[in-house]
Formats: sequence, structure tokens, C-alpha cells
Amino acid sequence: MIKNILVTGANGQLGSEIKQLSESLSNYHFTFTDVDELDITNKQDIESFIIANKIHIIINCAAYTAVDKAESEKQLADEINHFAVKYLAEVAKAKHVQLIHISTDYVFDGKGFKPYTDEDDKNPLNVYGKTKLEGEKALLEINPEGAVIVRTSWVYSSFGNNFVKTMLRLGEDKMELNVICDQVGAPTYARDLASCILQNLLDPTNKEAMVYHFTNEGVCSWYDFALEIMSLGEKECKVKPIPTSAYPTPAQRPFYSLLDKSKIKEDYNIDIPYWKSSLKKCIEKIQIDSSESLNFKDAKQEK
Ligand SMILES: NC(=O)C1=CN([C@@H]2O[C@H](COP(=O)(O)OP(=O)(O)OC[C@H]3O[C@@H](n4cnc5c(N)ncnc54)[C@H](OP(=O)(O)O)[C@@H]3O)[C@@H](O)[C@H]2O)C=CC1
Ligand SMILES: Cc1cn([C@H]2C[C@H](O)[C@@H](COP(=O)(O)OP(=O)(O)O[C@H]3O[C@@H](C)C(=O)[C@@H](O)[C@H]3O)O2)c(=O)[nH]c1=O
Repeated sequence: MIKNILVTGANGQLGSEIKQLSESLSNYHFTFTDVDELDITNKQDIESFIIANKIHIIINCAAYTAVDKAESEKQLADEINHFAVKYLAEVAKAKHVQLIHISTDYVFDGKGFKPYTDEDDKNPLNVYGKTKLEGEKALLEINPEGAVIVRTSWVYSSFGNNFVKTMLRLGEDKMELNVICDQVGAPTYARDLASCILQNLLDPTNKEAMVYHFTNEGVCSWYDFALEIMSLGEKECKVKPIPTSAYPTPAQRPFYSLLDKSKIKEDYNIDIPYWKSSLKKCIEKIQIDSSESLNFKDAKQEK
């Protein structure tokens, strides 16, 4: 039987990567929606969509991800990251649909000194992290059969907005840039996460809802990450390391947010790419995409 998969938030980074990778998968039928086609804050709409399209699996890539803005938009962040996840879980449970949901390292407070396991104490420092944790809790409490939460961190892609693209843009315009060097974690190429989900998580054996951690291998600070981006992107911009105290932001961020990935690696016997190798692939793709769009613009002007 061909399973029908619904991907929500499909115009975002992870959703777009899943869309591209799904083109080579013939044993599933994918439906991609973003807020215009299916607003996940409306439970009735979710239910009608699941029934009308005979959905077997939901991959929820929809979220409110503007970390600083969330501090002043708590209600909206809560609706999308918390209540909508509750609705998805309720519908998944009632209709026997598998739910794969994505969460974040920001559910931890970053005061630890060794990689966080899925069971370690949660204590989010900011509104985004708090709303994501409430979403996790709702899903685990409703406990739809076969549900999986994948926590990840520092996600980037050639699609959407992210730290890599911000650094490449600033690197083009500025001679010098200050970047925080005392917050450490692990970057994640959304394509690697998408590939992991599609290859391993669509045929669950778990009855109880469970949590996995997935990021690229290795560890770095935002400063190390920025240096590597400038180097691979061949930007002249000098990156200067600064402490968090020198870069005030509305939302507080964890100092240490490395996630322990042993469970997903052991359960599925997978090798995860090192962050620098994946970053290289992503930057090459960004460069190809931008030269293709320049060629397209030139061709249009010549007409
Ligand atoms: N980005 C990161 O660094 C990290 C992300 N994550 C998690 O990974 C998941 C995927 O993140 P990522 O791909 O980066 O997110 P993006 O912000 O790139 O994409 C999220 C998508 O969801 C859409 N969306 C927002 N509200 C709704 C709604 N009510 N109904 C349907 N769709 C909606 C957004 O639309 P619009 O843009 O119009 O709002 C956007 O297209 C999220 O759960 C996120 O919390 C975890 C760790 C790190
Ligand atoms: C642009 C910029 C950022 N920074 C710092 C601020 C911050 O501590 C860090 C990263 O900035 P960003 O705002 O891109 O990152 P942020 O939005 O906090 O990224 C987070 O997004 C959410 C959705 C997640 O779930 C997290 O895993 C994480 O990826 O870099 C600088 O030091 N210098 C700069 O020029």
C-alpha cells in the first residue's frame, strides 16, 4: 500500500528539503502544505484535510521560529508551537495517523557541560523554547501511536532564512563582523535531517511517542561557524569573536546546546555527516542556485 504523507510548513527550510528529496521516493505519496493551504492552528481544518486526503503520516515542519520576535509575540508563538501541535497530536491519535514532529535544543537552558540526552531536564530560557517545550509536552501526553519528536539545532539550508545566508550576505557587505564565541552547539544541514527522517522514521515500530536528537556531528561556537562560512563562501570579511554580553538580544540563548545523538544512531545504525562537510555542500548549492538565478535574469533582460 502506498502511504500518503502530509508535510506541513513545507515552504520553510526543512519542508523544502523534504520536498526536494521526496521526488526520488516513489513508494509514498506526498502532499505539501504551508499556512495558505493548511493553517495548523485550526484543528477543524487539520481534521478535514487528513480525512479528505487519506493521510497516514504527518511530518510537521511548521513552526514559529523567529526567536527574538517571539519575546513580543508570545501568543502567536504559543498558538503555532504549542496549541497547533496539540491539535495535530489529537487528530493523529483519533485518526490513527503517525505524527513526526520537530523540536529544538532551545528547550534546554544550556547550563550543562555534556551533550543533552532526550531525558535531561528541560528549562527553556526564551519564549520560543518555552512554546516548543509546551508543544512537546502536549504531544507526549496525548501520545499518538508511533509518534516521534526529533530535536535538532542550528538548522540551515539553501532554502529559507538562516545564519549561513545571513553571514554570506553580511560577509559581502561588511569588512568586519562581531560574532558570539561563547555559545556552543552543533549546526544541522536541513537536507541531512530531511534525509534521516525519510530514510528511517516513516515505518515506526514504537507504540509510545518517543524523542530523538539529530544534528550534524561535531561542535562549534557561532564564531567558529561564521569563520567557516566566510572561508567556504570566499568572503574577505574579518570575523571577530565576542562574548554574549557584547551582543544583547531580546531573547536569551543557551551557552551550551549540544545534543546527544546516540539513541538515533544506535536505533537506526546511521552515520551522520560532520558539520563542516555538510556546510560545504550547502554553500556550493547556494552558489549554484544564485548563479542560475543570475543567468536566468540575464537571459530575461536579453529578450
Ligand atoms: N531553524 C532552526 O534553526 C531550527 C528549527 N527547529 C525546528 O525545526 C522545524 C523546522 O524549522 P525550519 O524549517 O527552520 O522553519 P522555517 O521557519 O524555515 O519554516 C516554518 C514554516 O512553517 C510555516 N508556518 C508558520 N505558521 C504556520 C501555520 N500556522 N500553519 C502552517 N504553516 C505555518 C512558516 O510560514 P511563514 O514563514 O509564512 O511563517 C514556514 O514556512 C521547526 O519545528 C523548528 O522549530 C529546531 C532547531 C533549529
Ligand atoms: C547575525 C549575528 C548573530 N550573532 C549571534 C546571535 C545568536 O547568539 C547567534 C545565532 O543567531 P540567530 O539569530 O541566527 O540564531 P537563532 O535564531 O537563535 O537560532 C536558533 O533558531 C531557533 C529556531 C532554533 O531552534 C535554534 O536551534 C537556533 O538555530 O549568533 C552574532 O553574534 N553576530 C551576528 O552578526
